[in-house]
Amino acid sequence: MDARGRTIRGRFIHAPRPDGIEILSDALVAVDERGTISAVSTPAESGHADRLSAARDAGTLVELPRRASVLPGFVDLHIHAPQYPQLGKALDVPLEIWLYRYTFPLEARYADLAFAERSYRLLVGDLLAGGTTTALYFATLHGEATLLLAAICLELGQRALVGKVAMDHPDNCPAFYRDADADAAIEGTRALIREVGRLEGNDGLVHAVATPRFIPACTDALLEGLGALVGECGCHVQTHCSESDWAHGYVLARHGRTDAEMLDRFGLLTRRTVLAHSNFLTPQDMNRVAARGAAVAHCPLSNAYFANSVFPLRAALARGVRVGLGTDISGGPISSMLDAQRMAITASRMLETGVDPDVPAERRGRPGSRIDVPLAFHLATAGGADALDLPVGSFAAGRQFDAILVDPDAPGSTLRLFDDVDGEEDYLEKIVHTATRANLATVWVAGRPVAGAASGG
Ligand SMILES: O=c1[nH]c(=O)c2nc[nH]c2[nH]1
Repeated sequence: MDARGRTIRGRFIHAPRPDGIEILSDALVAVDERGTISAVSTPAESGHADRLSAARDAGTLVELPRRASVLPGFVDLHIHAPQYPQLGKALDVPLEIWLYRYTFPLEARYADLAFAERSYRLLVGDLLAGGTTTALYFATLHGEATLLLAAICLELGQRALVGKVAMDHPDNCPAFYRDADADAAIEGTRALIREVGRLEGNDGLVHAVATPRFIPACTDALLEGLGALVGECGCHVQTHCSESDWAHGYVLARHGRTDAEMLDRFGLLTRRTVLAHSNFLTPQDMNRVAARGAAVAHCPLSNAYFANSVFPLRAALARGVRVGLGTDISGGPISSMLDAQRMAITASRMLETGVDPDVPAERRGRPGSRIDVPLAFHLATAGGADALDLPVGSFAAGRQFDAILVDPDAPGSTLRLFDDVDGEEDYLEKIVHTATRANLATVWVAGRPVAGAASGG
């Protein structure tokens, strides 16, 4: 069902703030012809009954099934599009070996546009079906294939920020997969920004992002040049930051300073920066990141394989760092943002209690670390939207209607609601823990149905 020009009546669940969810029962959400929400109301509000009859009289009212709920679409704040073909495998070695052994050879194959087209088309379709309505993508160092990814997102209707990976350091990038030099990487980034802006029909759905892979893969000249470009054009920036013992230690050894300090010196730590992982941020780093207004993409599943630690999410939030969630495929072997939420909750519980039974309970964990479903859901929706300053992630007038219809009665459902056991207040917890793609009946971006059994997608 196309939501543009319609008023939708049903249950809407969102978490505009980190401290809890709002359930808008029997609500009306009106969507204009451009996919922007024009009004939201619940039965207790004045004018609601009039709006209901007006929509009914105009024939624009859509009534959703009683047991269904509408959620904001998910924002994947860190994902490597070219790594999709190795999703679910090659997770047996540390980060620095994984890059050389598996990942750089795979990413190098995107010089072949036919390969890129097949892989990217499959990925974007699968992500939309999984409810990811916005994605912040690392692509590869190839300009043409990266532009193709942007075009595919536009065609299939996914809101996206897409980066040509910049990496030129001869010590940490193989000869077969690195930019020729700093100038080539900077010019490639500049060209992508220009070309994405010129894609036919792109009225702001897809953007280009400056994407220095991480400090170890970049020369100082490249980082300086990208910082200057970002200062000039104000585009978004994404990079990996203090991810693992090795990556964090490498930057300290090369510069005598942390990743966050160095990114700041290079002009790469701005309100439009997203730092993936960031597990080893110091308290001073967190203050610096918060002061610059940069955000962290927390990738709990991938951290279990490559980060040697759990990201101290509560500590970062307490210091005012903006945080969203990422799948980090294929470092994280699952592309679903439902799984990212589950893993964020699980990892936080393990950080809180600690994991080694040989250590006494009182010294085993980090008290006060746990997060719950509402906070994980906030991070996956409004938190990610806020990190990108995009008008999505919750239901309010002026925001884009990027949304997911969750149907517990869909064929193949794994979400079991018991009317005589569950109240409305239980629905979100059950959805986050037990729903699968089968339950995502329709996925909308800017009101356009882009996936889901009920959308014909
Ligand atoms: O999880 C990760 N995936 C990557 O592709 C990568 N590159 C640098 N650091 C990285 N970490």
